[in-house]
Amino acid sequence: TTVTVEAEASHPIPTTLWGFMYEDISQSGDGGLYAELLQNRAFQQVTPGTTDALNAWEAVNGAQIAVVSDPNPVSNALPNSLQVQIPSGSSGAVGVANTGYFGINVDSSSTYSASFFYRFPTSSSFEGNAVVSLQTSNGDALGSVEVPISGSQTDFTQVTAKITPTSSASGTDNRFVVTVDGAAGETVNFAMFSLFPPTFKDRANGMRVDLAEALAEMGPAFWRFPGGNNLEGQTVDTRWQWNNTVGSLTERPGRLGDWGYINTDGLGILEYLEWCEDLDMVPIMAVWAGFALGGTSVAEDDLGPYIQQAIDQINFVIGDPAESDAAALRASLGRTEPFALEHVEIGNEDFVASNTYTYRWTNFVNALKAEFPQLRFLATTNVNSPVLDPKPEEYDVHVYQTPSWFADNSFMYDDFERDGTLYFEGEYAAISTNPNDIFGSPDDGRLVFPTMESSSGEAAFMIGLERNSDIVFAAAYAPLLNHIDGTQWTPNLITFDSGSLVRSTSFHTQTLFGQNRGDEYLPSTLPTRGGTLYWGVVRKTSVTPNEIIIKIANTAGTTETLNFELPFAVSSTGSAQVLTGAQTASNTLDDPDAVTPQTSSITAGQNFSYDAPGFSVNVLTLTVA
Ligand SMILES: O=S(=O)(O)O[C@H]1C[C@H](O)[C@@H](O)[C@@H]1CO
Repeated sequence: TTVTVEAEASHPIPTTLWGFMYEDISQSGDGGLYAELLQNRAFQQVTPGTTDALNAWEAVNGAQIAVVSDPNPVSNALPNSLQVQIPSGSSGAVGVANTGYFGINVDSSSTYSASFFYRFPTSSSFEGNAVVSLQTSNGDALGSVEVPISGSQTDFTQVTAKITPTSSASGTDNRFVVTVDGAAGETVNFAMFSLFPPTFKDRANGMRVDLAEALAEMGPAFWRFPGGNNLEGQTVDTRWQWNNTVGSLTERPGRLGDWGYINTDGLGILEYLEWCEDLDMVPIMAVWAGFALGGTSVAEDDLGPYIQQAIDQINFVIGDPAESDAAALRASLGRTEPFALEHVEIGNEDFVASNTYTYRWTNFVNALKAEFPQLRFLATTNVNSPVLDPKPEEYDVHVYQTPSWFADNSFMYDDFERDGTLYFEGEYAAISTNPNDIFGSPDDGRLVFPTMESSSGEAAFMIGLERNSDIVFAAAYAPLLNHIDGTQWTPNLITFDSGSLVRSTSFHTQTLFGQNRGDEYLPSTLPTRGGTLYWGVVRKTSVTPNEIIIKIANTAGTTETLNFELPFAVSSTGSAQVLTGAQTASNTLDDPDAVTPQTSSITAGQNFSYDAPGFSVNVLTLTVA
């Protein structure tokens, strides 16, 4: 194959091109990126007296425990507490243990920040210590500290403690334990427990370090949040609401998320916005748009309060504290300056409810555009179907398909009319090898981890997005993260357990593109539509001397030779970053580095040839002479 490259750029590459779609799915937030180690820490959204209410909690040494609706709760947002009754005549350490999110990683090089609220429902003369400890599941102490508690305390009060383990655990089957001397025979109510390891950039209420660092490696330019389905709620009342996710953790009621588990909302709108700045990402923020996944659409006449909530949400992000209460709330939480925000998405995947989106879109966008004329709004129905008023400036397009579909549709956007509309490929991934059952089970072709077949297919599609980045301003693989022990969707970019993570072959593909975006697109001989070999050429003008970056995807199993003819001189040698492996090769938690990008020096020059291995993603970097 001969590839002739043109000298003149056709268009700049948008700085926002490669980034992240995030929602709390498969414990990607609670139990994942959000660093809180305790599951069901505040008994949010559970029914007192039920077994479920005690999820992740166990009695220690004979304590009688139950979640109760507390007559004197820690806050209105957190009405439940954990009542611990120590039977009289007990002896030894008696109390409760939390088993974390499928385990707790304990590292002796870390100091852990523990806290909880307690009160004695009946005043007592008890004056003593609670022992706060980290233990293996069979009770070996890893670290502990004593905190004084008093029976005179009948209103909730918070205690905090730092635990520095004296030894690291061999595994993650560990527990967080709070006990008192059994002889006391007391009853104590507990609320709002918390246990944090050190966090990314040491942010309070922050992110798990290893996951945050891995995400940063991909060089993301944007962060779409809070969903995805998890924006929508199964009912109107359980939708994601920005104002329930800000302020003190005791003021956040949590909600039943849309992936079958309770969200603490400890990772809330302000944490997301600070996270965006920590990774130099711009937010692409969704507002709820009047449709709940159970099938309810809010009637047009009833949209007012939800539109106001969206206005407040946006004002929390960019408003003037002197003009808006929501912006004043932001300032009161320490952030006077507005955050950067340009793109606001109206709903999520409203093609499932396009019959009501016609009025929901119109009402939301007309109101929000009037308030925030500088913002651009993303529609989530199928492109131009139905016709929407006002005509969307931007659409969010999603596709989950087979690896070969992605190669076959690398030219999808070449055929889009250039009418000023911009596109966000907000969710894409090769998730199954079975075209007749894309969303089926692993037995039916669904991928559990990405493979070199799926990742090279995605790379072929991404090469098309790059070529069409005059109208495609952003694109994200989805989903981003899954906890191996609490997964609702596969494959994902990063799979993790309580103590480790794996960078998938698609993670490496995203990194190769995200770290080699370039600044302008150089047209070249077009790949064969529906073929198996794809390439794209960009120029990086932000460095001196400039670089020419050539991305190549080979989605077939055989090596392909490409002969490049450049319009100007380049260095006689270049570098090649090559991700390649067998068709079904995957990185897994058991074998996390089975397939990693390898960098080597290549012979280059104005005319050179390069052999792309079978099932490979290649990035060639040449220096302009
Ligand atoms: O069941 S789906 O609608 O396919 O769910 C998909 C689409 C939705 O936006 C996102 O939340 C989810 C997985 O990333």
